[in-house]
Amino acid sequence: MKKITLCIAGGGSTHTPGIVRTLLNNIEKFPVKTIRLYDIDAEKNDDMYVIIKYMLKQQGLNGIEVMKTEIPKEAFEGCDFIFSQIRVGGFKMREQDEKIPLRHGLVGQETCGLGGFAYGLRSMGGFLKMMSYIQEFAPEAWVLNYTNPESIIAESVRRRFPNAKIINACDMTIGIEEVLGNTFGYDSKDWIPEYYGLNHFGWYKSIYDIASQKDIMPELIDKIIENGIHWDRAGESWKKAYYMMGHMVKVFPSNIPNNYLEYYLFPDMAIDGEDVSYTRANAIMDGRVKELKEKADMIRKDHERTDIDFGSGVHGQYIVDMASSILNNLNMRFKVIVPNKGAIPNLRQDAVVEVPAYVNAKGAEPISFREDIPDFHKGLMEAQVAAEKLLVDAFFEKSYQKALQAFTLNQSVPSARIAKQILDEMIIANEGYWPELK
Ligand SMILES: NC(=O)c1ccc[n+]([C@@H]2O[C@H](COP(=O)([O-])OP(=O)(O)OC[C@H]3O[C@@H](n4cnc5c(N)ncnc54)[C@H](O)[C@@H]3O)[C@@H](O)[C@H]2O)c1
Ligand SMILES: O=P(O)(O)OC[C@H]1O[C@H](O[C@H]2[C@H](O)[C@@H](O)[C@@H](O)O[C@@H]2CO)[C@H](O)[C@@H](O)[C@@H]1O
Ligand SMILES: [Mn+2]
Repeated sequence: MKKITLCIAGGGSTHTPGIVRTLLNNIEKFPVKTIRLYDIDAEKNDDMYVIIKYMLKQQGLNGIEVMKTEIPKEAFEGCDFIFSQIRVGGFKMREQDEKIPLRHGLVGQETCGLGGFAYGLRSMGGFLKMMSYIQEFAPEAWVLNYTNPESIIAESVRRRFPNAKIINACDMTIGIEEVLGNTFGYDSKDWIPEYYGLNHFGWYKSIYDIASQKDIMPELIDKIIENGIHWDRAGESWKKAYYMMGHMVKVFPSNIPNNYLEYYLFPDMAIDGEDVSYTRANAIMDGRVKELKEKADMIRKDHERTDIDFGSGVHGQYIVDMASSILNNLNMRFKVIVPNKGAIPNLRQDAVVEVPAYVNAKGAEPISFREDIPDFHKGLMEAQVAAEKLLVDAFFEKSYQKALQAFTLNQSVPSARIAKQILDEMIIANEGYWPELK
C-alpha cells in the first residue's frame, strides 16, 4: 500500500495530538510516512513539533518523518492528504465573537449566532488563501477540512474553488451518538443514522440499530423525555449543551436534534447564566491551550521522560477513518457538509447541507432522502441558509448592506437595530481580518 505524505494545516491546533495518536494507532490502514505541520504561528508549530516527535519516540515509530514549516510550498507540495483545522484570529478573536453579542443580550458562541457569522467573515479570508496555495502546490491532494464555521467555509469554497478535492466534516454528530449510546446503553458504532441539516443546525430522521435490527430513535426519544440527557464527563459547557438537547426533545419530540439548535430555538435559555466576562474561549485558553504549552516545555526540559500522555478520541478517529475510506476505496458512511443538489428534495439545490454520504476513492457520494423534510425544519433551514449565503455574498462583494441583511436574518437575532449595533462593533473588533465593508 502507498506510503502517505500528510500535511496538518493548523499544525499547532489543540486537536493535533489526538489526530496523530489516532494516525499512529491506525498505521496499517493509513500508512503515513511523513507528517508535515503547517501553521502561521511558528511558536505553536514548534510546540507541536516537539510533542509529535515525543509521541513517535514513545510509540517506537521513529521511522515516520515529521517536519514543520510556515511556508505553503514546503507544506503542501507532494502531499497526498491535507487535514485542515485552522482558527483564523485564534482564541482572542473567538473571545470577541462570544462577548460582543452577549453584551447585547444575544447568543455569543463560536460557530452559532452572530459570533459564528463574525468567525465566518474572518475564516473565509484565511481559508481561501490557504486553498489557493493548495490548488497551486497540491491540486491532487485530498483536503479533509474541520475548519469552522463549516457551512460558511464550505459555501465560500463551493463558489471560489468548485472543483477542489475537499470534504468538509463535523464531529458533533458522532460526539452526540457516543453520548446517547453511553447514556442509554447502546453501542453507537452499531448505528446507521439518517441525519439532515446545515452544519450545527440539523436533526436525526432515524437511527437504525444493527443489533436490534430496527430504528431505535422512537425509543431513544421516549428515554430522553423520561430521563433527560445528563453528561458531565466533558466539563460544564457540554453538560449544559446536553441538558438543553434533552430539553429540546421534550418540547419537540418528533426528532432528536443537534445540540447546537439550542442557540436558535431557545436563545434566552442558552445565554442564561453565561458570564460575559469569562466565556468558553477564556476557559479553553486557561485549559487545553495552556496545558499543551506546558507539556511541550516539559518535553523540552527532559527528552527522556515517557510519562506524558496524549489521548485520541472521536475527533481524530472520524478524520482518519474518512482518509482511510478514500485511500482504500472502502465506501464507509460519514456525515459530510456538501452542496445539496437534491439530497434534501424540498430545500434549495444550492444550499450547503450536512447529510450522510458514502466516501470512496472518488470522494463523498451524498445519500438522497428522496422525501421532503418537515416544514418546521425546512422553514428554519431556509431562513438560516439564506442568512449564510448573504454573509458569503458580503465577503466576496465587500458589501455592508449584505452583511447587515445576513446579521438581521440570522435565526438568533430578534431585531435589525441590535443586528446593526453588533455588526458595527464587530467591524472595529475584526479590523485586519474582515474585508473592508462598504
Ligand atoms: N468541524 C468540527 O466539528 C470541528 C471540531 C473541532 C474543532 N474544529 C475547528 O478546528 C479549528 C481548530 O480548532 P482548535 O481548537 O484546535 O484551535 P487552535 O487555535 O488550537 O488551533 C488552530 C491553529 O490554526 C493556526 N492558524 C490560524 N490561522 C491560520 C492560517 N491562516 N494558516 C495556517 N494556520 C493557521 C493557529 O496558529 C493555530 O495553531 C477551529 O476552526 C475549530 O472551530 C472543528
Ligand atoms: O468549545 P470547544 O472548542 O471545546 O469545542 C467546539 C467544537 O465542539 C464540537 O467538537 C467537539 C466534539 O463534539 C466533541 O465530541 C469532542 O470531540 O470535542 C470536539 C472539539 O471540542 C463541534 O463539532 C466543533 O465544530 C466545535 O468547534
Ligand atoms: Mn462541528
